[in-house]
Amino acid sequence: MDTKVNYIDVAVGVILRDQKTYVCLRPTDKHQGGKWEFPGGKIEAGEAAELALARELMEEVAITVTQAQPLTTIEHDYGDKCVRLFVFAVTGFDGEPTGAEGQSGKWLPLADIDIADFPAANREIIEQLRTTFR
Ligand SMILES: Nc1nc2c([nH]c(=O)n2[C@H]2C[C@H](O)[C@@H](COP(=O)(O)OP(=O)(O)OP(=O)(O)O)O2)c(=O)[nH]1
Ligand SMILES: [Mg+2]
Repeated sequence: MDTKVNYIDVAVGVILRDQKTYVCLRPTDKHQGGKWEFPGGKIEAGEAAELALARELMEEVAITVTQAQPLTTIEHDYGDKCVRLFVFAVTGFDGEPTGAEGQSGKWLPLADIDIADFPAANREIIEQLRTTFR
Protein backbone atom coordinates (compact mmCIF):
# COMPACT_ATOMS: atom_id res chain seq x y z
CA MET A 1 0.00 0.00 0.00
CA ASP A 2 1.22 3.48 -0.79
CA THR A 3 1.38 5.44 2.44
CA LYS A 4 3.04 8.52 0.97
CA VAL A 5 0.97 11.67 1.35
CA ASN A 6 0.46 13.67 -1.79
CA TYR A 7 0.29 17.27 -0.80
CA ILE A 8 -1.34 19.89 -2.98
CA ASP A 9 1.05 22.86 -2.95
CA VAL A 10 -0.73 26.20 -2.70
CA ALA A 11 0.62 29.78 -2.77
CA VAL A 12 -1.31 32.10 -0.46
CA GLY A 13 -0.99 35.87 -0.14
CA VAL A 14 -1.77 37.81 3.02
CA ILE A 15 -2.25 41.22 1.42
CA LEU A 16 -1.53 43.87 4.03
CA ARG A 17 -2.30 47.58 4.15
CA ASP A 18 -3.18 49.89 7.04
CA GLN A 19 -3.69 47.06 9.59
CA LYS A 20 -6.15 45.35 7.24
CA THR A 21 -5.92 42.30 4.99
CA TYR A 22 -7.83 41.67 1.76
CA VAL A 23 -9.82 38.42 1.92
CA CYS A 24 -12.14 36.68 -0.54
CA LEU A 25 -15.15 34.44 -0.09
CA ARG A 26 -14.58 30.93 -1.46
CA PRO A 27 -17.38 29.85 -3.81
CA THR A 28 -19.68 27.36 -2.08
CA ASP A 29 -19.09 24.64 -4.70
CA LYS A 30 -15.31 24.60 -4.05
CA HIS A 31 -13.25 22.80 -1.39
CA GLN A 32 -13.71 24.75 1.89
CA GLY A 33 -16.46 26.73 0.13
CA GLY A 34 -18.26 29.46 2.07
CA LYS A 35 -15.16 30.29 4.10
CA TRP A 36 -13.08 33.43 3.74
CA GLU A 37 -9.62 32.89 2.28
CA PHE A 38 -6.43 34.67 1.55
CA PRO A 39 -6.22 34.89 -2.24
CA GLY A 40 -4.07 32.25 -3.87
CA GLY A 41 -4.15 28.90 -5.55
CA LYS A 42 -2.39 25.78 -6.65
CA ILE A 43 1.27 25.92 -7.61
CA GLU A 44 1.85 24.39 -11.04
CA ALA A 45 4.43 21.65 -11.59
CA GLY A 46 7.92 23.16 -11.60
CA GLU A 47 6.63 26.63 -10.73
CA ALA A 48 8.35 28.64 -7.96
CA ALA A 49 6.02 29.54 -5.07
CA GLU A 50 6.68 33.29 -5.52
CA LEU A 51 5.74 33.09 -9.20
CA ALA A 52 2.57 31.15 -8.41
CA LEU A 53 1.71 33.82 -5.84
CA ALA A 54 2.12 36.62 -8.40
CA ARG A 55 0.13 34.70 -11.03
CA GLU A 56 -2.74 33.78 -8.68
CA LEU A 57 -3.02 37.29 -7.22
CA MET A 58 -3.21 38.77 -10.70
CA GLU A 59 -5.88 36.19 -11.71
CA GLU A 60 -7.98 36.37 -8.54
CA VAL A 61 -7.67 39.96 -7.28
CA ALA A 62 -6.02 41.78 -10.22
CA ILE A 63 -2.97 43.18 -8.43
CA THR A 64 0.71 43.13 -9.38
CA VAL A 65 2.80 42.01 -6.42
CA THR A 66 5.86 44.23 -5.94
CA GLN A 67 6.89 43.17 -2.43
CA ALA A 68 6.30 39.84 -0.65
CA GLN A 69 8.03 37.98 2.17
CA PRO A 70 7.56 34.32 3.17
CA LEU A 71 5.53 34.16 6.38
CA THR A 72 5.19 30.45 7.04
CA THR A 73 4.54 27.06 5.45
CA ILE A 74 1.61 25.01 6.71
CA GLU A 75 0.81 21.35 6.05
CA HIS A 76 -2.78 20.36 6.77
CA ASP A 77 -4.77 17.15 6.32
CA TYR A 78 -8.47 17.82 5.59
CA GLY A 79 -9.21 14.10 5.37
CA ASP A 80 -10.31 14.38 1.75
CA LYS A 81 -7.09 16.13 0.75
CA CYS A 82 -3.77 17.33 2.14
CA VAL A 83 -2.60 20.85 1.40
CA ARG A 84 0.74 22.58 1.87
CA LEU A 85 0.26 26.33 2.05
CA PHE A 86 3.23 28.57 1.18
CA VAL A 87 2.09 31.72 2.90
CA PHE A 88 3.47 35.14 1.95
CA ALA A 89 2.96 38.59 3.44
CA VAL A 90 2.23 40.86 0.50
CA THR A 91 3.28 44.35 1.58
CA GLY A 92 3.68 46.01 -1.81
CA PHE A 93 1.42 45.84 -4.85
CA ASP A 94 0.20 47.86 -7.80
CA GLY A 95 -3.52 48.15 -8.47
CA GLU A 96 -6.48 47.92 -6.12
CA PRO A 97 -7.57 44.40 -5.05
CA THR A 98 -10.97 43.34 -6.36
CA GLY A 99 -12.82 40.04 -6.76
CA ALA A 100 -11.58 39.53 -10.32
CA GLU A 101 -13.31 36.15 -10.70
CA GLY A 102 -16.65 37.49 -9.51
CA GLN A 103 -16.09 36.47 -5.89
CA SER A 104 -16.78 38.72 -2.91
CA GLY A 105 -13.78 40.44 -1.39
CA LYS A 106 -13.23 42.87 1.47
CA TRP A 107 -10.56 44.58 3.56
CA LEU A 108 -10.75 42.86 6.94
CA PRO A 109 -9.28 44.77 9.92
CA LEU A 110 -6.65 42.56 11.59
CA ALA A 111 -8.33 43.36 14.91
CA ASP A 112 -11.51 41.59 13.68
CA ILE A 113 -9.87 38.46 12.27
CA ASP A 114 -11.49 35.26 13.57
CA ILE A 115 -10.35 31.69 12.92
CA ALA A 116 -13.97 30.48 12.69
CA ASP A 117 -14.40 32.20 9.31
CA PHE A 118 -11.34 30.60 7.67
CA PRO A 119 -10.39 27.06 6.63
CA ALA A 120 -8.87 25.06 9.51
CA ALA A 121 -5.41 25.11 7.91
CA ASN A 122 -5.35 28.89 8.40
CA ARG A 123 -5.30 28.75 12.21
CA GLU A 124 -1.55 29.36 12.47
CA ILE A 125 -1.73 32.30 10.03
CA ILE A 126 -4.57 33.93 11.95
CA GLU A 127 -2.72 33.55 15.24
CA GLN A 128 0.47 34.94 13.73
CA LEU A 129 -1.40 37.94 12.28
CA ARG A 130 -2.96 38.68 15.64
CA THR A 131 0.45 38.91 17.32
CA THR A 132 2.84 40.13 14.57
CA PHE A 133 0.75 42.82 12.93
CA ARG A 134 -1.17 44.17 15.88
N1 LIG B 1 -6.36 30.26 -1.67
C1 LIG B 1 -6.42 29.72 -0.47
N2 LIG B 1 -6.55 28.37 -0.35
C2 LIG B 1 -6.61 27.87 0.89
C3 LIG B 1 -6.53 28.68 2.05
N3 LIG B 1 -6.62 27.88 3.14
C4 LIG B 1 -6.75 26.61 2.71
O1 LIG B 1 -6.86 25.62 3.40
N4 LIG B 1 -6.75 26.59 1.33
C5 LIG B 1 -6.90 25.38 0.54
C6 LIG B 1 -8.24 25.28 -0.14
C7 LIG B 1 -7.93 24.53 -1.41
O2 LIG B 1 -7.99 23.14 -1.12
C8 LIG B 1 -6.50 24.93 -1.72
C9 LIG B 1 -6.37 26.08 -2.71
O3 LIG B 1 -7.04 25.80 -3.83
P1 LIG B 1 -7.73 26.87 -4.76
O4 LIG B 1 -9.12 26.42 -4.96
O5 LIG B 1 -7.52 28.27 -4.27
O6 LIG B 1 -6.86 26.66 -6.05
P2 LIG B 1 -6.94 27.48 -7.38
O7 LIG B 1 -7.10 28.94 -7.06
O8 LIG B 1 -5.74 27.03 -8.17
O9 LIG B 1 -8.34 27.05 -7.99
P3 LIG B 1 -8.77 26.02 -9.12
O10 LIG B 1 -8.04 26.43 -10.37
O11 LIG B 1 -8.41 24.66 -8.62
O12 LIG B 1 -10.25 26.26 -9.19
O13 LIG B 1 -5.93 25.36 -0.49
C10 LIG B 1 -6.41 30.10 1.91
O14 LIG B 1 -6.36 30.89 2.84
N5 LIG B 1 -6.37 30.56 0.62
MG1 LIG C 1 -7.70 30.06 -5.51
